[in-house]
Amino acid sequence: MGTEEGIVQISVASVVEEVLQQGKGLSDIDLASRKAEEASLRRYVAAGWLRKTIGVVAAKDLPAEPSEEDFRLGLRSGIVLCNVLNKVQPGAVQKVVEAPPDSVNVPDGAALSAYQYFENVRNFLVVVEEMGIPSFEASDLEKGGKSSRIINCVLALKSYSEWKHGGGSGSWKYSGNSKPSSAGKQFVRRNSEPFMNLISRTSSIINKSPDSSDVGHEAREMVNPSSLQMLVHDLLSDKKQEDIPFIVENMLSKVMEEFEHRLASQNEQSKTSHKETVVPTTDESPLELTCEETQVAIIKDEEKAPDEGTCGRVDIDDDGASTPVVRQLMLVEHQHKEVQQLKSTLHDAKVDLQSLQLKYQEEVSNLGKHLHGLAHAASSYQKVLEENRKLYNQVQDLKGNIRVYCRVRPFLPGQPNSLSTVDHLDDGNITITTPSKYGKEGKKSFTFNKVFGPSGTQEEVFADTQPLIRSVLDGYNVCIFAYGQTGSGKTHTMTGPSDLTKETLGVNYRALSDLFNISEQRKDVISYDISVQMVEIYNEQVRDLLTPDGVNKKYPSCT
Ligand SMILES: Nc1ncnc2c1ncn2[C@@H]1O[C@H](COP(=O)(O)OP(=O)(O)OP(=O)(O)O)[C@@H](O)[C@H]1O
Repeated sequence: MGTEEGIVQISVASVVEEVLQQGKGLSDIDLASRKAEEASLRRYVAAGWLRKTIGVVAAKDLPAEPSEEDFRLGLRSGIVLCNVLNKVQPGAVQKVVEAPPDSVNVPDGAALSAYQYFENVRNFLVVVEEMGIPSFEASDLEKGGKSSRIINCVLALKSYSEWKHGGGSGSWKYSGNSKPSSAGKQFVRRNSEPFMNLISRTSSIINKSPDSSDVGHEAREMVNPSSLQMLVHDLLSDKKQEDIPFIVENMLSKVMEEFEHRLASQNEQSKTSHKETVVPTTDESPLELTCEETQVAIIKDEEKAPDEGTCGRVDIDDDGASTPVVRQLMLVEHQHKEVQQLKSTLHDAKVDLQSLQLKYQEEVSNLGKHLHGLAHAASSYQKVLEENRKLYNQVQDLKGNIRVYCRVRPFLPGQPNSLSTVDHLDDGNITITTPSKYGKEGKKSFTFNKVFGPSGTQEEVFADTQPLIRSVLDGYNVCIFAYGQTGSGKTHTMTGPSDLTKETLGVNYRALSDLFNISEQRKDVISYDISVQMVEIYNEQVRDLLTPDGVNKKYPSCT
């Protein structure tokens, strides 16, 4: 490569020559591994097609990706081959000697089978030869190292089968690898002809170029076509026929690699020189100069260094039309613009994102403040609630831990009103008259926390006991019991009459309903377990009124 700036000095011929020179030292190991890889692939394709054609059960002896030995052993009996052939060409092999079932023990089976299997292989080979399909020797199946011919035959049969499935139009011609030939040298000459012709054509083009053209002149200086031919000849002449495609493929890929590499580095150089030439005059980015400016810059570079080597270079046309360099620079310029646009879009997106982030942070911060306020309020509320409870229970204490209420039952239907002993009653006092006694002796007054007259309702009675009952939920023990003679109205007050309505519900129902309501209201804060027990104390005996067996269960007497 020359060092002249702004000029592409890549000569295809020179690259080919260099690669050919390197190719002389093409590693035998590379070649061998490539060959082995290729052979394996062909073998897998062949095995895959055989298995697909007769089914994996019938081809059980042949793995999907067999080794060379597996492949040979799988086909050795000729059963797979004959069955496949009969699929492709029905009736081609009249009688296929099948393997005995695994369970059958054939006496002297090995020798007998070998003979019978040979029949299969022979029949197969006769038919494929008749069909014009590349064949192999029966002995190839007996010894290792010959599988390529077998594979070739199978792939040719595959090709024939596909041709037949496709309608069989025209005449079938197998284009795969042909049978190996010992005439390696001849093959080399034949197969290398197109390549040599290509080189010859290249050299003739170079020779016919205008004498003043840099390309022709300098390419001639750099590469002698006959030396290129010699190189190719030297490289290929001692190679085996089957190696030629790998070598040529290898060389071509290396030529491509080398060419791309040189093009890239040349491009880099062009960019550098371009920057150095144009930048100082404006504030613009050096890559943003126009196509005309680019051409001028390159021409200037040429003038600066007229004596430097220009072998094989591609230069600007006389009429200023786009040459590869200019096209590349325009491409670079275009890409640069796109990159700038992308950068600008990215920048905008970043700005948007940042503003969104700020907004989001602000909202989160506000939300945090609100939450803090709410938490503070909740905590204050809890404190106030706690304070309220304390005060509430203190009030209950002040009102008295033990409260006694008096309720006067009304006359029952049919009872005469004139027989009432209640002389007077007010909020907390009741005066009783004893008809048999006179004067002061005949009247007695009693004081209670509250006295309910005959017209007092169930609701009024409960209203006074409710605050005490609520204290239960704050951890206080509360006991309510009714006391009085038979028929005075204890059951009526605590439970209600037999025909219960919402208005006649007694203290028990109302108390439980109230406890459940409060428990539900406080469920987010506290969980209450509520259970009910109902006992009766009668004649010094405690009885469980909720016993499930229906019989009043006596509690054991306390000692
Ligand atoms: N305040 C009231 N208003 C209307 N009827 C009532 C009132 N109190 C009691 N009664 C009625 O009086 C009758 C006797 O009441 P209750 O059965 O409640 O008495 P008790 O004290 O429970 O009797 P015992 O001790 O024998 O069980 C019932 O028919 C009941 O409905």
